[in-house]
This record gives sequence, structure tokens and C-alpha cells, in this order.
Amino acid sequence: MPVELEAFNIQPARQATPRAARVGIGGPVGSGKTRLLEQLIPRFAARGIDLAVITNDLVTREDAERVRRSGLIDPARVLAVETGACPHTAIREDPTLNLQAADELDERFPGLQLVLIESGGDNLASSFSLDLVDYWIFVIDVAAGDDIPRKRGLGVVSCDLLVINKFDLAPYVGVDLERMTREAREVRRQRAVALTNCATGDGVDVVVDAIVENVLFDAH
Ligand SMILES: Nc1nc2c(ncn2[C@@H]2O[C@H](COP(=O)(O)OP(=O)(O)OP(=O)(O)O)[C@@H](O)[C@H]2O)c(=O)[nH]1
Repeated sequence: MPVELEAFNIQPARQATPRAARVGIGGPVGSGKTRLLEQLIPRFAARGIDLAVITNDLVTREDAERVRRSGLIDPARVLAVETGACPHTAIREDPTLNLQAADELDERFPGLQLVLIESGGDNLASSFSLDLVDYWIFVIDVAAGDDIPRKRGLGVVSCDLLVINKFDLAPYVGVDLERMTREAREVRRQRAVALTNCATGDGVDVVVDAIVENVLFDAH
């Protein structure tokens, strides 16, 4: 310890652990959040981005187990948060558990660049606290109805990127995709909207590009 500090018994400031970018993925139950995660993980790996994942479930660790078993990522890089009855509380009102999990990943994996945080399935009004994430995505399901954008839920309107997933199902459920996309852009005042088929991966590169451009500036 330098003499001047020793004389006053002052400890040198501890170097803060550098923090990875944190990206939230929210949306209603079954809209395809975990499937999107499973499509994103190999794409970030292919770009050499050092990645970890946090999943939120009501009372189980099912999503975390699914991602761990997928073979797509080192299971140690997947942490589970059990949210109890109210998934949005853990990502908005009191994100302490998710913050602790993200900090733990930063400490465990020096050089970590990105943490993807999947919310538990919730309703259209769920949103992420900006104390927790730098950027967040809301995933909706074409088969759940083309009127979802018109309902102007907080998630749809205020996320950084709206993902309209399961576009492959549009012909089977009588959804006019063009109109649904146009209405989504209107209620979002022309902010980003992406169309995906997370079953095959179609459209997922656009989501990767959006994350890279918005939170991983120099990882092109
Ligand atoms: N046809 C089709 N099926 C999809 C697509 N994306 C997801 N699925 C299927 O939809 C179902 C729900 O997907 P999940 O990824 O588990 O949804 P989730 O939002 O994580 O669900 P919760 O964690 O329960 O909220 C699964 O059977 C997926 O295989 C898609 O783009 N097209």
C-alpha cells in the first residue's frame, strides 16, 4: 500500500468488476421468449461474444434447465431466478434478485460481454426497470391475435425492440402480417419492430444486429 494511504489507514479503492451489457427479453406466456434465447445464443457465440443467461420462472427452474440441457451454452453460464407469483415484480418493481444474479455472472466470468435476462411469462403491461437492463425486447405471438399492438400494452409500446414472433403461423390463424406490423409501428411511433420465426431462426439475425448496434457498440 502506498505510504501516504497507509499513514491514514485508507484502503485503495477496489477495482469495480467491469459490467456486461444487460438485455431483457419479456412477453406473454408462450410467446417464444425461450425459443428466441435458444436462437440468439449460437448467433452471439458465432460472433465471438462472451455471453451468459438468466431465466425467470414462477416457482420452478424449468426454463433454466431447458437452456442448460440445450447444449448451446456452458450450463454454469445459466442462472435461474424464481420470481414467485408476480414475474414483473422481479424485473421492474424490485429487480434485486436479477441484479444479484447478473453481478454474480460478471464476477464469475471476467470478460463477460452480454447477459440475456428472460422474464417469466407475463401480460402485455409488463416492462423492465432500466436499473436492471440497458435494452429490452418484448416478444408477442402472431397466433395470440393481430389486435395485440392495437391494445397498446406497456410492453408493446415502450420496449426498445418489439419482436412479432411465430410469423409462420399467420396463414393458419387468419392474421394479416403486413397490417399487424404496420399497426405495431404506429403505436410505437415508428420505433423498432422485428418479425421472427423462432422455430426456424428466420428473422433472428435482425434481433442480434439490433442488440449489437445498441449495446455492444464495438462488437461488429
Ligand atoms: N410455429 C412456431 N412455434 C414457435 C415459434 N417460437 C416458439 N414456438 C413454439 O411456441 C411454444 C412456446 O415457446 P417458448 O419459447 O417456450 O415460449 P416462452 O415465451 O418462453 O414461454 P414461457 O416461458 O412459458 O412464458 C414452444 O412450443 C415453441 O416451440 C415460432 O416462431 N413459430
